[in-house]
Amino acid sequence: MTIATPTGDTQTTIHKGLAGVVVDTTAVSKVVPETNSLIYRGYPVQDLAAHCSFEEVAYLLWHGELPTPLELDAFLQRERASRRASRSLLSLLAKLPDNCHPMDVVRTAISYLGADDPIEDDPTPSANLDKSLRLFAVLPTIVAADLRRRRGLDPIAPHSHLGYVENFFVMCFGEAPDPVILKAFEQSMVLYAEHSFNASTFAARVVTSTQSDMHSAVTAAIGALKGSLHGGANEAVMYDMIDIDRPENAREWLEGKLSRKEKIMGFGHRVYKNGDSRVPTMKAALTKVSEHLGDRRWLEIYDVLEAEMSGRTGIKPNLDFPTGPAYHLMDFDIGSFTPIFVMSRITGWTAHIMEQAAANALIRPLSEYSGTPQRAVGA
Ligand SMILES: CC(=O)SCCNC(=O)CCNC(=O)[C@H](O)C(C)(C)COP(=O)(O)OP(=O)(O)OC[C@H]1O[C@@H](n2cnc3c(N)ncnc32)[C@H](O)[C@@H]1OP(=O)(O)O
Ligand SMILES: O=C([O-])CC(=O)C(=O)O
Repeated sequence: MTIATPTGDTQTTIHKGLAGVVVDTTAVSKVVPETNSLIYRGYPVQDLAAHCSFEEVAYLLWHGELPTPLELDAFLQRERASRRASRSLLSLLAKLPDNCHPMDVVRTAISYLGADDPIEDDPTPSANLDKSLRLFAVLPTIVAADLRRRRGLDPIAPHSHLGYVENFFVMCFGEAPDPVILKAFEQSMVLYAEHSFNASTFAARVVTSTQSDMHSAVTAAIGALKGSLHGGANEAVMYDMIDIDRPENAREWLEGKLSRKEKIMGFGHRVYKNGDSRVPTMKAALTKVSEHLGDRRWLEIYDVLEAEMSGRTGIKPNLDFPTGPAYHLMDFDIGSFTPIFVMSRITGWTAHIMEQAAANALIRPLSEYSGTPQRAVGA
């Protein structure tokens, strides 16, 4: 934006990080920081987390309406039939370095699936819907296979008679946990599914705006989500909690971090300045899991950090703060936390990719040049 100064000069206002800039409309979700609310296609996320399966929420994000029983049945059949990872994909993943980050594995897998997809270059809405469903269905198989590989175990093939969440646990650990754990995990998947123009979704929309393909857009989104200022924070939270070790150490740990002007992972948000709408639901889920397992250590560290951060800075936790310890208690490896976020956000990303493709304009902002003034070569 160019504005005139009182002397008549023009001055460009830079919106660093696009903070506060509205770049397009979306019908997928609405974040209202003032009322601390988040709706997906009109439904409050807390209601969806309480009453709906993750599969129903995926359907809602893509189709704009919750499924009828018949629609859900057909949807589940298609999802369950698309869970298998091909032998060639699994053998490619097995060749990746053991010490690479699990997000690198997921990113590589999606890129490979694009190369292997016969309708990759078909941009029609029905082709994009098919691709979305197949990515949604196969991602848990990829994440579980990588988790097991790092534990020296062979992959477990998906079970087509199990629901999405239960099947994921079985593919990771060989058995399903107690319903308390399943419900908490499912709620985290619903809460993570969609959040308007966050950085990874925006990355996906930028790629889509060039008329590139869905797998390229999702690959870019995974790269954006990996960073610790975005989805990578759920892993950073758990490393910090392990570093803190005991609730009685938390205050001093926090003081040290703040005095060194370091960021506290899992706190703060670009849009919510007075708390993240999703945190109360996920904190309740974390509490249930902690009580069910009889392990309140991480919850107690959580409470000290939350109270001290609020008192010292006024900054509140974001969704990554409760999910980190919840996933740790569920026995997932820390490196799998952000890939699990991918399993959920694939629904929101693909809904946005389809929305962008349906009413496209190339995303290409402007910049203000701050380099050396023009000069001649050899002058
Ligand atoms: C699912 C998600 O992606 S949620 C986000 C997950 N990311 C994290 O948890 C990482 C930690 N948090 C952060 O880095 C930030 O809060 C962000 C990147 C999420 C949002 O940042 P922005 O809106 O750009 O705010 P910004 O970073 O400018 O912070 C504003 C002020 O609050 C401070 N602040 C913000 N978050 C934190 C934090 N987590 N710890 C300490 N201070 C913080 C900043 O230092 C800054 O202070 P200053 O004005 O004195 O310089
Ligand atoms: O909205 C954001 O900037 C980050 C976030 O919470 C999310 O993507 O879930």
